[in-house]
Amino acid sequence: MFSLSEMQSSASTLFSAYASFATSMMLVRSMVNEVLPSPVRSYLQSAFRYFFTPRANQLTIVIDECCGFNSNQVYEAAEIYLRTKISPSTERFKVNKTRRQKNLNIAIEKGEEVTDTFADFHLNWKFVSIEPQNPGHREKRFFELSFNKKFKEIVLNDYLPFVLAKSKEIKQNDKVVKLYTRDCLGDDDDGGGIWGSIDLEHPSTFETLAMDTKLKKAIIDDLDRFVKRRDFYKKVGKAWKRGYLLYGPPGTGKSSLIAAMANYLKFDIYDLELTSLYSDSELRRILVSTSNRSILVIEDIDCSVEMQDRLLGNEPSKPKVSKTEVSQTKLTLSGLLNFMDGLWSSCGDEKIVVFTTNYKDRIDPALLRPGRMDMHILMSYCTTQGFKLLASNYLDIHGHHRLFGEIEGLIENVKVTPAEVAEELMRSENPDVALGGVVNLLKRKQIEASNIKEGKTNAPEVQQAKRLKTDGAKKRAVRNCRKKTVRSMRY
Ligand SMILES: Nc1ncnc2c1ncn2[C@@H]1O[C@H](COP(=O)(O)OP(=O)(O)OP(=O)(O)O)[C@@H](O)[C@H]1O
Ligand SMILES: [Mg+2]
Repeated sequence: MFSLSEMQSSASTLFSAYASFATSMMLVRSMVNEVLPSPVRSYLQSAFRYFFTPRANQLTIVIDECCGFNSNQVYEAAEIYLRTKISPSTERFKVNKTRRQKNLNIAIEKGEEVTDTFADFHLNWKFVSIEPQNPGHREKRFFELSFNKKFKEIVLNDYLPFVLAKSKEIKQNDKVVKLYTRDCLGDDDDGGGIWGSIDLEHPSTFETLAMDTKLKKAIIDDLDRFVKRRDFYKKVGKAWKRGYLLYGPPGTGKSSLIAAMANYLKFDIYDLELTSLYSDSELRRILVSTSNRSILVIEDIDCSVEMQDRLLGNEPSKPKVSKTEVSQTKLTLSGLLNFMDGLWSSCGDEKIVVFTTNYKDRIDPALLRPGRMDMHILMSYCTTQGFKLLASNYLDIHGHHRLFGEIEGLIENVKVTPAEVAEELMRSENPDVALGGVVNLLKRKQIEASNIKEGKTNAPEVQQAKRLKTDGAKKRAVRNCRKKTVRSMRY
């Protein structure tokens, strides 16, 4: 044990030793300053600092919110990824949700830290936000990612790319599919002005679609292949887009298939009414304004692509217009074809185009040329398989029902659409009543078919069939009427 006086004397000895050390260091520094030229001096200083500064084994990466005027992708990815890392030890976090969002958004709060593990080592994320020094400036926000130095390469080459990929996946899962149309201007503004949008609330999925199982699988495989093949399209020098032609009678599920595709891929739908366009340049402007990872839909193409003939004055009451005039000022078939596989087709990535028609034979052969529509899909009448799927969806019948045998016997010989079957199945929650309705429908259809065969033109069923045949013309009339109403509302 030291006495108080001994401690005081040691302290004073230490102090005088430090003072003489500091004085001699000052002397040395002033000598060095006088003798050594400045570049040599600064080199020596930095070497001194390098060797004598104690090095921590932690490394910190700073991930700023912006790089110049652009947003920083890594920052955005981290923000999304870290939502999934909030643990019971986190003391504060933020929650928000806009009216249009389905799920709650969670984000870490200023100053909070989150730990993560990757390949058996720990990483620490910290969210930092610095209040602006001057009014009018934005707060500076960034993430600090700290980890042991020896993992630097793994973090840069594997961990951060993993965070980017994971955030893309999370974003994709949370995405609300939108339906863009030019008829209505939606109440949000992300459509770029030309398009109005609403959330696509069509519940159709591949599970609920009654169609040939093999065809369904072929479509799903085709979509999967398409989205995976960015590099392939680049390699073969093709625009990264895919075209589908859906054809078949009304009520067989063409529009439902489009919704199922959009819900499956989480691609937005752009519903384009060709007959509302006046020129090729308008078409180009509209097509350029569609976003990547989207489905452009042109329904009832047989009712739309008569435009060239129409404009050329083939209709009796219309004045004749020269071909050159048409191509300069009007929407033409060649304008559409140009979009399909001309230079305009390479605008944007991962775009799907879907045409639908009730009458494939009425479509201009130029549109069906190989390479324009990659897949021609026939949506046809309801089969036994399709009926069973509808029965399980609408009535929760997953096994057998006493009326199934009768329905199966009838359905394979009758042309009934899934929409008609669905309508009957909706009539009652009682399976006996609903399925009884389906039996009656099929019997009526059977009589109708035999009346048509026997040429009984006055039979009500034949009149009904005739009415259905004029469906295309009706659709066109309805569409034109709708357009006129929309236009008169706009101007
Ligand atoms: N294949 C199907 N599977 C399940 N439901 C279907 C199917 N086809 C039709 N439906 C039902 O019928 C309704 C109408 O179908 P949808 O609009 O998809 O037919 P469509 O082929 O596009 O007809 P249109 O040629 O008149 O445009 C759908 O909302 C759905 O309830
Ligand atoms: Mg349809």
